[in-house]
Amino acid sequence: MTMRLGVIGGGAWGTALAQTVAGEGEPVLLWAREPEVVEAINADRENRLYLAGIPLAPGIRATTAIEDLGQCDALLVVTPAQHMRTILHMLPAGDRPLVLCAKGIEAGSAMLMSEVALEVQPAAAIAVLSGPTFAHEVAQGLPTAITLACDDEALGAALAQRIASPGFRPYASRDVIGAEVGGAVKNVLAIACGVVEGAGLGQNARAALISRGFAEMTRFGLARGAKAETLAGLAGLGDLVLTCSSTSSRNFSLGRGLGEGRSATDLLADRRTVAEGAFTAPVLRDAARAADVDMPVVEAVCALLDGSASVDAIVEQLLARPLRPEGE
Ligand SMILES: NC(=O)c1ccc[n+]([C@@H]2O[C@H](COP(=O)([O-])OP(=O)(O)OC[C@H]3O[C@@H](n4cnc5c(N)ncnc54)[C@H](O)[C@@H]3O)[C@@H](O)[C@H]2O)c1
Ligand SMILES: O=P(O)(O)OC[C@H](O)CO
Repeated sequence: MTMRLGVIGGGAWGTALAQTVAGEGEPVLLWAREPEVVEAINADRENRLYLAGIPLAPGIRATTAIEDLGQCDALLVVTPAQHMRTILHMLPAGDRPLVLCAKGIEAGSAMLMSEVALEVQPAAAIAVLSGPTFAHEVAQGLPTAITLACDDEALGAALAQRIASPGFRPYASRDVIGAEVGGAVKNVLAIACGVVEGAGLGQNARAALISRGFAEMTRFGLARGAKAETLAGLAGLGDLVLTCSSTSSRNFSLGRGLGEGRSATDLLADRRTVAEGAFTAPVLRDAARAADVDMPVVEAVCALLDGSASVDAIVEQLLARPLRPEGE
């Protein structure tokens, strides 16, 4: 029997994932917070609030009743990272596998999403889905590849089989931590690349930031127990390249605004969609400092977000750092 999937979170990514796993007619249950999202999906086959203009598959049914997810065999958890703990507390306890799809580190605890999930739902098997995936492209069936990390190889293979489709290709990994670190850190680096664009610093600077940012991601990931090959794969470098080069990225767009001289407070006010990097940046900086991991680009993003330094001062500081071998 086909694995029945539920999706928690009716934002752009939850809706796009529901669309891809619904395929040609599989039933998928999508839980959303907003009654207007649920109503629009069920009545008009469209999520006008978060994924407007994309007709949704008939197999998707939306609900505001989280207990309805009890009918599902596995759940894709797609709420923003800072709300993940609260939502997981709302789920009935059980051993249903949870596939974590948010990209971020929890403020306060500095926990990755798998660590939060294990604390709140200790009986559940955990997998992580992460990679270069703009929701609107996935929802339209455009070709996409992604990392699906799960420590339990058999479960990972079953999940990969269930979510794969001709346009959506999961690559199996057992490195849950690596997949999570890649997704969380790239959002902060995408803000930095947006700043480069907004301030007109040029394409050389952007390429340098991607490359040196990747070195930061790798140092931090290795310190947290990630594997280097995961960070060099879809969930790390792959997603870094996507998010650092397109205004379709909310994180890149936020950075572009900062680079144009606008304040983070203004840019984040009244924003309906989530730019995860803004919330992950300070907790990532603190975690890196505590682990004695050098992350100058992440430090710079934090200074721009909290308004403690100007773009000019940041650029000057980064370029004045002592010369060093590239591999360090
Ligand atoms: N959009 C993408 O292309 C994409 C792709 C891959 C991963 N992601 C990740 O997926 C996660 C969800 O992003 P998204 O793009 O679906 O979100 P979104 O920006 O489209 O929508 C915001 C979401 O946040 C939810 N939300 C707002 N306040 C909340 C609260 N107090 N409690 C619980 N939920 C609340 C909303 O209900 C909505 O589901 C993020 O971690 C993001 O990094 C997004
Ligand atoms: O729009 P962003 O910056 O949240 O990026 C979306 C996805 O994470 C890209 O893989």
